[in-house]
Amino acid sequence: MPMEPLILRHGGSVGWIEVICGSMFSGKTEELIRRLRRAQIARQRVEVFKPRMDRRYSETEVVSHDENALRSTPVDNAEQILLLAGSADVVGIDEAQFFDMTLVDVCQQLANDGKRVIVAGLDQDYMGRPFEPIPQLMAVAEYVTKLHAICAVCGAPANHSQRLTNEEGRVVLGAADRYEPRCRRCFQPPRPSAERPFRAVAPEAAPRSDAPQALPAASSARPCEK
Ligand SMILES: Nc1ncnc2c1ncn2[C@@H]1O[C@H](COP(=O)(O)OP(=O)(O)O)[C@@H](O)[C@H]1O
Ligand SMILES: Cc1cn([C@H]2C[C@H](O)[C@@H](COP(=O)(O)O)O2)c(=O)[nH]c1=O
Ligand SMILES: [Zn+2]
Repeated sequence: MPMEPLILRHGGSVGWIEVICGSMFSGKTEELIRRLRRAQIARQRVEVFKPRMDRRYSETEVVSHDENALRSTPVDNAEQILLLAGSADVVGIDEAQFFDMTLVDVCQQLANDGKRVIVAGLDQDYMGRPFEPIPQLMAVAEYVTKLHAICAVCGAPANHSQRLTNEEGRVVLGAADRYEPRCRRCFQPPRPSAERPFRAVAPEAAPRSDAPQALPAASSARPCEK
């Protein structure tokens, strides 16, 4: 079971930031829901937010891949969280990678205001690049929990999200239809389009070479599309 900060009760004046990160299917949403439910049991006022664009499973709930769900408020941008957090003791934010860097200041303001802020999101994109604003939030957070899924190819702890389609934008919503978790050895970062074709690998057909996968050439890396 992942470590949870020992201080569970909101002290009235001192707030803090907790980040829950990892690859897709690593259990970020489950862990977020678990912490928020415990805060509700402790009769703390809990508000949960997610980006409105994430409509995969529900518009008004955060939902895990295992169909665990908690009511949430969809917002269009990070500033709205500040406006809507009101007198909450605990603020939960899911799919934080879909907010821009403003989220860092918003979380800082909420924590400075005495709130416990729990943020869940992807720390890397489908290319294996740090996925802002999670790395910046990790730097300013009091507590960081990094979770791992099970590699869909070999069963090792998975740190990466392998995109199984040829879509190239940084933001492409999806679940098992488009992504699977992979470990460092099985992850194949897609090459820039000029060097394609990229092979979307079905789990049973994935190569099992012992050689590390080649990284894309630095000179051909695309700028951040977000
Ligand atoms: N390869 C996998 N590794 C781990 N969990 C998986 C995998 N495939 C499906 N799951 C399911 O996904 C659940 C985690 O879902 P979720 O909390 O939504 O993850 P995340 O928010 O990190 O994407 C697990 O409890 C498990 O039931
Ligand atoms: C790697 C990666 C993922 N996404 C999308 C796919 C899903 O809609 C979410 C992640 O959801 P989860 O709760 O962590 O499973 O993000 C993306 O848009 N771009 C990416 O590079
Ligand atoms: Zn693997």
